[in-house]
Amino acid sequence: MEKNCLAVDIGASSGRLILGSLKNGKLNLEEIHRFENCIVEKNGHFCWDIDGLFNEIKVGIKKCYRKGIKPVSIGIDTWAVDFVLLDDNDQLLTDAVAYRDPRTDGIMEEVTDLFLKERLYLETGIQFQKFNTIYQLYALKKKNPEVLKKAKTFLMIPDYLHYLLTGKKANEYTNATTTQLINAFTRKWDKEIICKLGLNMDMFQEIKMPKQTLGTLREELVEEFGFDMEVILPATHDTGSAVISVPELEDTIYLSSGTWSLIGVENHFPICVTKALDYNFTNEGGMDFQFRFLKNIMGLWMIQEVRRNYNNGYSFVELADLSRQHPEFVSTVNVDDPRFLKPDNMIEEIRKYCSETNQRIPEHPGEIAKCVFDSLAIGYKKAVSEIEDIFEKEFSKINVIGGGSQNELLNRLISDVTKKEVYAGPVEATAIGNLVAQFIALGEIEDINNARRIIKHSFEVKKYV
Ligand SMILES: Nc1ncnc2c1ncn2[C@@H]1O[C@H](COP(=O)(O)OP(=O)(O)OP(=O)(O)O)[C@@H](O)[C@H]1O
Ligand SMILES: C[C@H](O)[C@H](O)[C@@H](O)C(=O)CO
Ligand SMILES: [Mg+2]
Repeated sequence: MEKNCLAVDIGASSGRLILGSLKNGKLNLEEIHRFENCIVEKNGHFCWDIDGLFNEIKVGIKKCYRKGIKPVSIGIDTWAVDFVLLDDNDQLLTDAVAYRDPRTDGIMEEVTDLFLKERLYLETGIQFQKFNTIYQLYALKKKNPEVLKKAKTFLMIPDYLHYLLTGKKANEYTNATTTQLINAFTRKWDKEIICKLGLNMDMFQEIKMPKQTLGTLREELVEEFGFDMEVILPATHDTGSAVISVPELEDTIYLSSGTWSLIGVENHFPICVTKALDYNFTNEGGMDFQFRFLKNIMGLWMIQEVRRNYNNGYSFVELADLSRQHPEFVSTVNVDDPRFLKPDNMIEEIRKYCSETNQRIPEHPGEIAKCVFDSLAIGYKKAVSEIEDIFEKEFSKINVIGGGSQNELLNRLISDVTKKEVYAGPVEATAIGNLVAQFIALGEIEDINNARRIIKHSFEVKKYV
């Protein structure tokens, strides 16, 4: 009887529960449930609707049961850096505040006054993003010290959702590295940094690795669902799971394309040299002790916000088609300008930028879309040259994975501006990588190399030259 595993992949714009099964050497996917995700305003902050997300997970699990399918295991991955704190009765002390919340404005500068930037980078290897967990916690310590005093448990978003399923507490390694509080060499919580920041070391949980079993479902959930499952930890940082799905890593730069664009390479050790710091690359932890040497680029968040500004009147396909009607429009923006992290109105922010830089101001939706896609492609090209500078070698291929790999126009643009072969797919790379960790843990797949061969054999990857 073939085993079914259930991947829960929740990104910043959408979540999905995807059933995976192995048959005739192929990995078969069945989308069981998909739902929107977005930031909500709560108690004066931008937050995630964490209760709503857990409810969507339960809806998806119940859909399996109604289809007569009882997956043997489940694993959850989400975006990085965000967390909740529990008190000594295991009750929520905080909302699930989102990384785009302005509470960390100015905090990174305060922390890097405490620590030399170089030292923080040498020990953690993590890029300096103003929303890293380290800065969120320091902001909390400054503004709500009483909350931190009561905190007994620190759980990142997937850790908390796993806790709701099992009652078990742990911090999964790949996502924990995005806090900038894990030592890149010991792969443990960096006690010196944590204590120097005046944070409570005891609230951080045991670090567990992808493929480890956390436990089984709480009794009341077995009752509610009608069956039990093993909770097997994937790389709970979504990008950590996504890069597992890159079918061919040789000579390849991956581009995990979703709300963010994460562009980088897989590496066997952290690269913390000054040039990597200056380019602001990161060394996030990967499965099997690999490192994800990459950088964040603002990503399709920009076109998501443009679409929202047009009251969702255009699909992503329509926006790409409209941009083709304006080949003469060439204004571009620096996509990594912090002004685009959470503007009130993305369209107006792009128009203001073009005006301030004495460029033609986009009017038509197609001009706005073309400005976004051209600007992203330029950002990718810059990151590719930085990677090649650091590795002192040329890479011939870029593999775009994730939802953004469906954007044919952008795939072709990437190939045109970088002069690389572009491979697009798999689309559900994150869910696939999540399932791979579960299948390896269950002994259904031998190892990650074998998994990549199965992935290559199972999913279409389009080539753009
Ligand atoms: N049919 C399509 N054609 C072109 N682009 C698409 C299509 N479907 C999705 N996209 C792009 O993919 C993006 C969403 O990608 P994806 O589903 O991987 O993101 P996510 O998982 O919700 O978020 P995160 O990046 O946080 O994981 C959308 O913003 C959109 O730009
Ligand atoms: C906030 C993080 O940079 C973000 O989650 C990124 O790491 C990511 O994985 C987006 O899917
Ligand atoms: Mg995603």
